[in-house]
Amino acid sequence: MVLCAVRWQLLRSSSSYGAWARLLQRQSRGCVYSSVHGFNQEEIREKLQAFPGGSIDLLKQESGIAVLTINYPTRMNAFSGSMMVDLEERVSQLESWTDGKGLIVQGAAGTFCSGSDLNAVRAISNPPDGMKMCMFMQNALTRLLRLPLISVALVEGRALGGGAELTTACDFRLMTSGSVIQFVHKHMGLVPGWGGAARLVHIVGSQNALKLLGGALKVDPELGLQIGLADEVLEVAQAEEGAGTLLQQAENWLSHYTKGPAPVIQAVKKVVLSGRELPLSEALRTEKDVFGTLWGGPANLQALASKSKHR
Ligand SMILES: CCC(=O)SCCNC(=O)CCNC(=O)[C@H](O)C(C)(C)COP(=O)(O)OP(=O)(O)OC[C@H]1O[C@@H](n2cnc3c(N)ncnc32)[C@H](O)[C@@H]1OP(=O)(O)O
Repeated sequence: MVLCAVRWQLLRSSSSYGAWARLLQRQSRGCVYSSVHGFNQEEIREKLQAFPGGSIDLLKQESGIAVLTINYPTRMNAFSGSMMVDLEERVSQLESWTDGKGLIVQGAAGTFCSGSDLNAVRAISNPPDGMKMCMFMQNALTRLLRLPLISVALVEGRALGGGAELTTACDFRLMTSGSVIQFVHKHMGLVPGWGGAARLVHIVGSQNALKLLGGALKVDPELGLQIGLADEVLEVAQAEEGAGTLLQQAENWLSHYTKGPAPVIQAVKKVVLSGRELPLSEALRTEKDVFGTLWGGPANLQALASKSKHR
């Protein structure tokens, strides 16, 4: 965090703002808040740890696809305080996974996530603590979205409140038949605070985002496909008929986009991410830099030697 603050000071005092902005983007591991924003990572970690329960489990596979499981079935996979800290730690582990290419985020026991744990929410319902939790989760979910991995949320059962926000921190969403994504915040006297509103606008546009948040609409797979919140629907019945578990089906779906060497797949994510987040000139310079990491590299030379045709 101190490092983040130093970089921020340098950024502000530097005449070459763009270069520093890019450096910040690359080196700050995607954090949105640091000490200059009044954010004290250690203080909030300690506070969150006082609300234990459940876990966030990470399985890194040989295929280069990792599975992140939100695991608190007795509370419909609600996020306890310690699970928020867990999430941040798992994201750190994924940031340093050099062989990684893809990520599936799922809930345990047939449902995705019912948002923040209401028991913890009641205990920290004062505004200063709410702000700290909000900044902590925005940092963690922004870093999740900025991982150089192609990510997909596998939504079974319900994704409510913060759970709906979590789905938007993935590149894609696969909804299973019967599943629902619902931004229930309005019913809780809230708006999203984990970055879910900003990301939702990018995914479905401001008109649809306004409808989903203003109406706390239940998004079923059909509506999800229609507005672009869902990228594919997986049929639970097909899984039961032997087409592979839903997780296997999600891995098959994702593998269409993760086939190939890790550096190339990671570069694909990086150039799309910079196109999504940076002004055009910055995005173009980042694209050049990423391109430079692949040009003349092993995958590039192998493809040239094999004289591949793309019929
Ligand atoms: C960032 C902002 C937020 O995320 S605010 C939180 C938004 N989420 C919510 O308000 C979800 C409230 N929960 C519900 O609507 C229902 O429990 C849902 C998820 C629809 C499940 O209903 P149903 O299938 O009937 O099961 P149930 O209600 O008996 O729940 C089983 C046990 O799980 C618990 N649970 C569920 N959600 C949470 C939650 N968010 N925080 C804490 N606990 C939760 C229920 O209380 C219930 O526990 P218990 O068996 O009564 O001990």
